[in-house]
Amino acid sequence: MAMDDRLAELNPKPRTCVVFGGRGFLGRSLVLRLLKLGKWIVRVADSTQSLHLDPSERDSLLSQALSSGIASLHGVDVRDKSQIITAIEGSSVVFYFDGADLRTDDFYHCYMIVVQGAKNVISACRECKVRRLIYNSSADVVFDGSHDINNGDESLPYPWKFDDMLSDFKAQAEALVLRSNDIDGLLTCALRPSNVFGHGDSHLVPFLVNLAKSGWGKFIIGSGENRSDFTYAENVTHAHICAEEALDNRMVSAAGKAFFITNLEPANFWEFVTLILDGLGYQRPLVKVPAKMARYILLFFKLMTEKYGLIKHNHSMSAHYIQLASHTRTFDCTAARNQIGYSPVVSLEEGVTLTIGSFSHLAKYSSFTSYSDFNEQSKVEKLLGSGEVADILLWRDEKKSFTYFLALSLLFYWFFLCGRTFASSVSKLLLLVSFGLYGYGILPPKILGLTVKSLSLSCFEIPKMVVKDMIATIAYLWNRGVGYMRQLAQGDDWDIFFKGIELCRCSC
Ligand SMILES: NC(=O)c1ccc[n+]([C@@H]2O[C@H](COP(=O)([O-])OP(=O)(O)OC[C@H]3O[C@@H](n4cnc5c(N)ncnc54)[C@H](O)[C@@H]3O)[C@@H](O)[C@H]2O)c1
Repeated sequence: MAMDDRLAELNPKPRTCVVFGGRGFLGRSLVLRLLKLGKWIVRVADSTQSLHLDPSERDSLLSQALSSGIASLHGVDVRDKSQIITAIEGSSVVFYFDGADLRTDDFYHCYMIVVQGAKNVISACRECKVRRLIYNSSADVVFDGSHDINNGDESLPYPWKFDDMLSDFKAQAEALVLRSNDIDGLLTCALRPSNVFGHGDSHLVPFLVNLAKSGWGKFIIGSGENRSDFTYAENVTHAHICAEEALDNRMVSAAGKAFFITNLEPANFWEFVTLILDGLGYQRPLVKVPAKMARYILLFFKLMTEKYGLIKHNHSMSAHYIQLASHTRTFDCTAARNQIGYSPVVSLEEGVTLTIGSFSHLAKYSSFTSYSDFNEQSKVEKLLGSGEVADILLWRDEKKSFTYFLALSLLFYWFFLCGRTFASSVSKLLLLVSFGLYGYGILPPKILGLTVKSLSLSCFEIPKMVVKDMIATIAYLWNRGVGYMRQLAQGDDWDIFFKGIELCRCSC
């Protein structure tokens, strides 16, 4: 045992810790927990613009601690090592919540904050002889975005390829923190919470509410059967304190390791979303959309945003949501239980109730409706009934819906996004169809044992009467149009003239 730790045991005066990201969602919760314990002098380190206290915090525990000197605020940018050193000098413990913004697609910004920030914090801790560093990682570091995780434990390797930039950076930062364990007297460990929610949540709950407000919240992505682990924020911060105590007690088994942290109550992902949305008075998700389809729709929006800037949306966050929402991701917390003594202090049900209560300002109605039947029919389903069109629009027949959607997207791309004139698009499409038919026509009756169905010539025949009717209709419409134009040009009919002006105004 180190000398200063032995002295600390003899003289249990408060020890000093630093909470990086201490003004963020999880950081705030940890700061309050540490202050409640009464054993800590807490330095709250965060980017300068996040340091001010909210009006609601005027008489809070933090504000009292600040006035009595038990807590202090430090403006720190983790990209600048000298600022970190100033904040951590003389402290024994560092809790590190990094501040990557899920709402940005900026690769360099994220890298600098997550990976470079972790490097700077580690290096500063070693220089300042900090004893323990606990990093808030994420369960996302073992998720590749395409494979389910069923009761996964810490033996899961990092995926060789990530679908999500932020998870990739978090995995790199976590690995750096774990690798720096036991160098220059620094003990480290990382906690991997899964789907955190709670009071002050700046990610999951606001995202779900925005989704519901935009109308996209009606959709269940995938089968709707996938299960997930959720973690109430206070359980995450409780786990940080457990981890610090474990490292302090020289539980060598905890040092240099990562631990999954959950509420230990895996739940159906969509039932959880329903509980939150229902609790806040929004429509629960009911219409199922295949996950692939959702990804294509998102890709389409991305294309539109990049090309025309028409639709404003956060691509990374939505893509990440689709992955989380369509896969099973449950984790085994036995290691956290056995090695750092973690067990949840707030149950899932209680956490959901507290969260809904704390987000009353985002609720649709002042009085909340309660969660009832998950499988209730939506208004759209009742309206569209059970015909073929309804089957396609509501994704009841996935193959058919997918084919129609693909065909419509291709046509949209062909006519509007390719940059050609309309006439050129039509002629090229006709040319393509002719080539296609010609190619089909010269195929042999059997290819690799598969019979090729031949199209009979009658498929291309149009009855004489239909052609006659079509030509007559076109001629009639043409003549009527010309008649109107003539009247307009001669100023004979003022009614038509004003209607024409109104039409031009609307189309402008
Ligand atoms: N919230 C979740 O659902 C969740 C789940 C698992 C893991 N995590 C991880 O936990 C960490 C913290 O999450 P959170 O929800 O509290 O995030 P948050 O965005 O609420 O808080 C991050 C804090 O970091 C600060 N910050 C940003 N840039 C900084 C910089 N350059 N220097 C110093 N401080 C800076 C911000 O001001 C903010 O106060 C994140 O890394 C996140 O990946 C979060």
